[in-house]
Amino acid sequence: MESFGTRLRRAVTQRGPLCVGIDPHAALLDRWGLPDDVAGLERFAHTVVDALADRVAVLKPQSAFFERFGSRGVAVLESTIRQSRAAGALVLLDVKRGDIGSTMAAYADAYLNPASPLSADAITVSPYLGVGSLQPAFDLAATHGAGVFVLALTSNPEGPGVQHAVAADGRTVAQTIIDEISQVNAGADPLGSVGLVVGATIGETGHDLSKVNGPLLAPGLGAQGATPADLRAVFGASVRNVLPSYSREVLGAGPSVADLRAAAARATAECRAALG
Ligand SMILES: O=C(O)c1cc(=O)[nH]c(=O)n1[C@@H]1O[C@H](COP(=O)(O)O)[C@@H](O)[C@H]1O
Repeated sequence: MESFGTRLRRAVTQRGPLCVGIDPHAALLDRWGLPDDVAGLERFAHTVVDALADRVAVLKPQSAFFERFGSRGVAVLESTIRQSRAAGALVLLDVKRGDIGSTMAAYADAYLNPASPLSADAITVSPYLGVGSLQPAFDLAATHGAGVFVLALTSNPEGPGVQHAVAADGRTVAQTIIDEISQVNAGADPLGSVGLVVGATIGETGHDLSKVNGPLLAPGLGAQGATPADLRAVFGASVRNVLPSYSREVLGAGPSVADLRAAAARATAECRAALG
């Protein structure tokens, strides 16, 4: 079976380096002229899928925006994932899970087991119960050719208070996470299947990403203020493995399918130029 790293590398080569987040904020539903209910949610998510799933490398539905409508919202998330994958996009489900290992195994089963109705190509996870607690997700992902993206240096201003804290051996908390994931991906070719999340907003922090050998998801572009020109300073020589991610900036172009496609094409071109 092909690994997620292999599938992602191919998708980016064929479609360009772009992840578009599907974040149906109430304000966006309103801007699109849609009601803030499950019918509006469904129309919004399926319009994004119709516009982009046949052309961008990765779509990243944010689970919270679907969960807020309860089981019917989760049903829309299921169909959004299914339709996106059917149209050829890889789906990174943004759920930011993290728990003790035995419970993490159940989360992995929910999102990475192809038998689950919420099965995606990859998920986001939080390492703050210890990277080792995520091992059941790494294992199930490897079994099914799926991926896992671990938060390392997040895009929000509150992140550094925890992530830049210095551990007993002198490394920052974030660097210990980066180093542990580098070990998980060691030897993978062309790319490991465990990625890191590193915000495009964080500037030069001195963290060493050179041995990660996995995808580097870069949210924070557009609405949070970062631009593709910031990527080189944040990622240095590791920029080749960066997957830039936009939500509101691209979604704000809707509801016109043509305008969504134009916004995604513009973002892809800008990111491709910035990543060289
Ligand atoms: O894991 C993420 O995707 C993520 C990590 C991070 O550090 N910062 C971050 O903004 N995100 C997510 O990326 C998306 C950013 O949305 P925009 O700011 O609208 O582009 C949201 O869904 C966030 O939850």
